[in-house]
Amino acid sequence: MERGMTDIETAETPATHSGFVALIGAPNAGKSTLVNQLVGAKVSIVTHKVQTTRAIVRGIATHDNAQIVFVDTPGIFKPKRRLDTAMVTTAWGGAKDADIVLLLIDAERGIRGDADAILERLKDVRQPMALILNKVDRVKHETLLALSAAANEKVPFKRTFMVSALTGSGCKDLLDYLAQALPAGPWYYPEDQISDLPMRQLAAEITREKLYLRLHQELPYSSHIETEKWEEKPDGSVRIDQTIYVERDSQKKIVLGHKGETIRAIGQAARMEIAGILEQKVHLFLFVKVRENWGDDPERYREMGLEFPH
Ligand SMILES: Nc1nc2c(ncn2[C@@H]2O[C@H](COP(=O)(O)OP(=O)(O)OP(=O)(O)O)[C@@H](O)[C@H]2O)c(=O)[nH]1
Repeated sequence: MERGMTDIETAETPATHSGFVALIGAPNAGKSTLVNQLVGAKVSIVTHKVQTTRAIVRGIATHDNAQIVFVDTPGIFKPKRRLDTAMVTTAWGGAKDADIVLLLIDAERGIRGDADAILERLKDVRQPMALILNKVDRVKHETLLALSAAANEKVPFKRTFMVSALTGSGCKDLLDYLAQALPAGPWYYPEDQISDLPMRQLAAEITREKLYLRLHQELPYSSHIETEKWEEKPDGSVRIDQTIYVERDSQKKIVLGHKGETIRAIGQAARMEIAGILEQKVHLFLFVKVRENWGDDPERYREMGLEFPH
C-alpha cells in the first residue's frame, strides 16, 4: 500500500543539529585560523601577534545536517591589566554557554605556561570537551602522541583531533564529529550566513589587523578602532569612516607616520580587504584621535562585547 508523500517526507527527513562550540586556547594557538578554515571564509582576524582577538566572534559552518556556531574566544593568558582581565573573563564566559568546548593546543609549543593553566581550569568545565592539537604540519607524529597522552591524563576529553588549521588537514574529521555531537534542533541562523558579526565591526577588525601588522613594535595594544559611518552610495560603492583611538599624542604621530604615509598604507590595505569581502567598491576614510585612558572607560568595553572588570 502506498503511503502519503507527506508521511514519507517526514519520516525520511534527517533531524537537524545545531549548537555553539567554544574554542579555548592560549594566545597564538591558532583559534582564529581554525575558525576561518572550518567556516571557509575570513571571519576572525588573524595575525602573527598574540591577543588580537578581543571580542567574541562567531563563525558559522554548515556540515551534513548541522549548523555549527563557533565562538572564537580571546586567547586565555595570565591577566596583567584591566583590559586583559576583561578578555580572559569573556573567554571563559564563552565556554560556559557553549554546547561543546574545544581546547586548542599549539603542538609545536606543547603544554606549558598558559596551556597548562588552561588544562587545570578545564577540570571544572561540565560540557563535552575535545582536544585539538594544532599545527601538525610542523610536528613529528611521536611528539603528537605524547602530547595527546599527557593532556588526556589531566582532562577527560571525549575525542582528540590532530589538525593543521593552516592546511586544513584533519579538519573534516573534526567537522564530522561536531555535526553529530551537537544537540538535535533547528538552526539558529539562515543557511547562507557565515557570521553574525556586524559588518561595521568586521571592517574595524580588519583595519585593526592592518594597524598591528604595520606597527606592532611601536603601538602595543593601546589602540581601538570604531566604524563611525557606513554610507551606501547610489553608484554601488560604500563610504566607510573609521576612527583610530590612541591614548597619547605621541602614538597619534606614529599612526600618521611621516607625511601621513603610515595611515595611508594601513588604509589602503584595509580598504582592499574590506572591498574583497563586500564585493563592492569601498572608500575608506581613517581618522586618528587621542582619547586618554580609554582602557579605563566601561563604555569602550561594552562596545567590544567585554565585561568591565570592577
Ligand atoms: N604552521 C602552522 N601555523 C599555524 C597553524 N594555525 C595557525 N597558525 C599560525 O599561528 C599564528 C596564530 O594564529 P591565530 O589564528 O591568530 O591564533 P589565535 O589563537 O586566534 O590568537 P589570539 O587571537 O592571539 O588568541 C598565525 O601566524 C597563524 O598563521 C597551523 O596549523 N600550522
